[in-house]
Amino acid sequence: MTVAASDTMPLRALLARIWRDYLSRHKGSLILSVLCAAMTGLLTAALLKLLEPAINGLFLGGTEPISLFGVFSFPADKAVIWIPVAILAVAVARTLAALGQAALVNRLGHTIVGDIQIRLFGAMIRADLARLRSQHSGGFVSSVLFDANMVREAFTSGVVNYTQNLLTLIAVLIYMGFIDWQLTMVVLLGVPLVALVLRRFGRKTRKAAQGAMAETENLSTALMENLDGVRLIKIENREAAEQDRVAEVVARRQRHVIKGANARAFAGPSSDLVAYIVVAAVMAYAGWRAQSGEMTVGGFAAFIGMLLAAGQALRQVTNLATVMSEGFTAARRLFGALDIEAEIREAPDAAPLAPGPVEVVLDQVSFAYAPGGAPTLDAVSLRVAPGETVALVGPSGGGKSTILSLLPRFYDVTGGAVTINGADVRSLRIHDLRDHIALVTQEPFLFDDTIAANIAYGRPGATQAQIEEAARSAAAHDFITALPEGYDTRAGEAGLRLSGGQRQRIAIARAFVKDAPILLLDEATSALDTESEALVQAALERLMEGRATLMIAHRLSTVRNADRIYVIEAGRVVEEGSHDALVARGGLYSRLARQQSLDGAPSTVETVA
Ligand SMILES: Nc1ncnc2c1ncn2[C@@H]1O[C@H](COP(=O)(O)OP(=O)(O)OP(=O)(O)O)[C@@H](O)[C@H]1O
Repeated sequence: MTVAASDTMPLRALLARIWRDYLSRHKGSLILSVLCAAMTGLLTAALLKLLEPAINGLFLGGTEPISLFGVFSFPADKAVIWIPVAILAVAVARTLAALGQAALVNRLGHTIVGDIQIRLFGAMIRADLARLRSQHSGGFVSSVLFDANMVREAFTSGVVNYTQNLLTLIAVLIYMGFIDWQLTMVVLLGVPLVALVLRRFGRKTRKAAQGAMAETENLSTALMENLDGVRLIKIENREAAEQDRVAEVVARRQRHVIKGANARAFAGPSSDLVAYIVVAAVMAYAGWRAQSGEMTVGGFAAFIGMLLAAGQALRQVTNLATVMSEGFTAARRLFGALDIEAEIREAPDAAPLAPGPVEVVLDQVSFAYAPGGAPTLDAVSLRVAPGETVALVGPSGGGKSTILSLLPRFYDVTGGAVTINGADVRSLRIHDLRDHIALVTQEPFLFDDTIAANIAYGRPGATQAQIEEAARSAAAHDFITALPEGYDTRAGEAGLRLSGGQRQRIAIARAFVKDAPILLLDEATSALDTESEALVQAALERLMEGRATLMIAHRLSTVRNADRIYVIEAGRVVEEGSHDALVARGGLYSRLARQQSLDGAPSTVETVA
């Protein structure tokens, strides 16, 4: 399996990718919201800058004309009118910019979360079966629900607020420089201190975020596992034990979350401390300078006002740095999940597979689940012609289900080839290949949707008449029409509970609607009682007509009519032939048949598995 390098992706590459994959498509909104943020930042500073002419003009009674921002001036006796008007105008403009920013960022952020969630789900559903099987679905769920939101926080509101506060900080520093550059130099001495605070909390947050994400994944895994296994938990009286187990995960997650929240919460006050150290230094220096008359009262008041605003902006920037740091961690994790390439891929020059009957051949097929591991299948050869029914029997763990999963390329062979009408399945279009195969398993899966939709699943657009015809052929029509809402009754997880036989017949109806030339039956009747089995068996026999059928069955009664039976043991074909020929041969099959009293002789209790 290809391991993604995203875990160690450098920040610059990470930002470039976030820009390319998500933000660049919303360039317009993003630029507009950054502009709004910049406006808000600049206007915040401008409001404070107004303090200088306000105090000097209103309280110190000067006679010189008063200039606002060097662009607008008025006589000193009009200050009482123009200064409040100017404050109001700047405040209204600032509010509008802030509102625009919030609205744009919210829309942008949630659109991006949606994008990420859809891509993640797409990557998950297309991933190799091997990978999906090796990982609990809880991990995917927590990624889709939580990581995506952390990325949003960082890259939309984070980026925009960061810009706003950083610009406020810069604008305020520039204005301060205009008021008194020497004093501003004193302020800038605080910069290394700030950098230190940012770094320290950034590192802490990153660690806490990584831990919290891993534990969120464990929590969703534990929750899903408990729901899946609820019957076992109840029968074994393990509710309290499971609660304790979940409590442990919750406690572990809490520790990380608290560490992260603390880092975030402590970052603010720490930067406040830095700001007050600077204020103290400024006071000392400004006091000394004011005594020598080099600074006006208005200038000093504006300077201090700006310094406090700078402290506030700094606090925000420090806070946001931790949010960004969480976002980067989440983004690395997300890209890690998105970047794992599927190994089962379509060849660039894949050939189409024309509709119609097909012959399936396994030619000297070998297969191992783990690369380089012990082979599960070893030189298996078999063939199924159109209209033929071929059965796979043999002891548990022999490799029968593995053989079935090689046909639709759930896994690829490690040696030999699976061919359809002479073409290697790896050279065919995957869509066409799977379109040619219907699969009915022991425990059919039903979606939380109507029965009609469940039947039409493999053939979207099937008409109601086709659905009903399929249900009739599957001996399902009568029980479906007897349900309160007939074909519109919901089945599946949160829907109506159907019996095993009923579910099985819906799955068979699904296969009828699909009308594929290859039929794979994986112990399709073994979970049923004798009465349901008879109904399902009859339906299956109708389904098998004219198709190339490969079936696995433990009950040999269901395979006696097969055209050919392959006995699979320890990954090899050990016997091959018709039921009668194999019974006569006196090998493994005949022993299995004897156990199940199918050879006419009295039953024995021999174990073969
Ligand atoms: N996803 C998997 N990853 C690793 N090993 C697997 C996987 N699935 C099956 N195996 C192993 O491959 C071997 C063959 O399993 P398979 O399910 O094909 O046997 P089977 O003949 O169908 O068994 P049964 O009759 O019990 O269903 C077993 O040893 C099993 O442990």
